[in-house]
Amino acid sequence: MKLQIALDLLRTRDALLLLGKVAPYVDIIEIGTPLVKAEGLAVLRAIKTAYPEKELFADYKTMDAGELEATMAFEAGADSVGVLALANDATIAGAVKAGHTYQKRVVADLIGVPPQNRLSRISELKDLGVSHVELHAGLDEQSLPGYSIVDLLKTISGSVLPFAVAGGINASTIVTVRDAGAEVAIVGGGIYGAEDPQDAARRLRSAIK
Ligand SMILES: O=C(CO)[C@H](O)[C@H](O)COP(=O)(O)O
Repeated sequence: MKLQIALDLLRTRDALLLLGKVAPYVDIIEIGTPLVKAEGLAVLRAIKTAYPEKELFADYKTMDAGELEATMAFEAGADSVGVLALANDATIAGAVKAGHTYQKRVVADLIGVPPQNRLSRISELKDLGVSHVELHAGLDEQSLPGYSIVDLLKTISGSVLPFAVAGGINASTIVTVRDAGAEVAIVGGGIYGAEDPQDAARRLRSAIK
């Protein structure tokens, strides 16, 4: 299983400072939605220039104009881009088309897809040419009483596509995520919010070695 850091920060400078401490422990660098909204395409260019050997994921959460937004991210250096699974099929198909054009990856983010609909939506996404999905409880959902990553993981069992998982993963839950069959564990707050982000990243990496 790969480890992806979600840079849900607001400044490129802070993202680069954090990466200076944690990059050796992660496989994929995610430009988080707040960061890309705050800094635009320049942050993709800056981080790809600094870490050309790392896969760069742009968390665009695209809901419309799939081909255009995916193209923008790919041209700025992203290796993969996120489109919302809730978007219209035409939006998904547009992002997939850009993925084929640039030979890069499109990940459909299942955030907001009701649990009972997830597996059927994944099948539809596969038919649309999507190769990877993200099982995702967002920051607001995680803050609700009773949120459990174990319950989240139950809803992906039987997926016909490889999946990443995001939803408040930390060093004590990452093994459960791996054992559920995830291809990628995405960690944001569990690293950037830790007292010692480098130590947190090191622990996450060693837990899944
Ligand atoms: O996309 C996101 C929120 O919409 C986050 O990047 C994702 O949830 C990972 O962060 P965390 O580990 O803090 O949940």
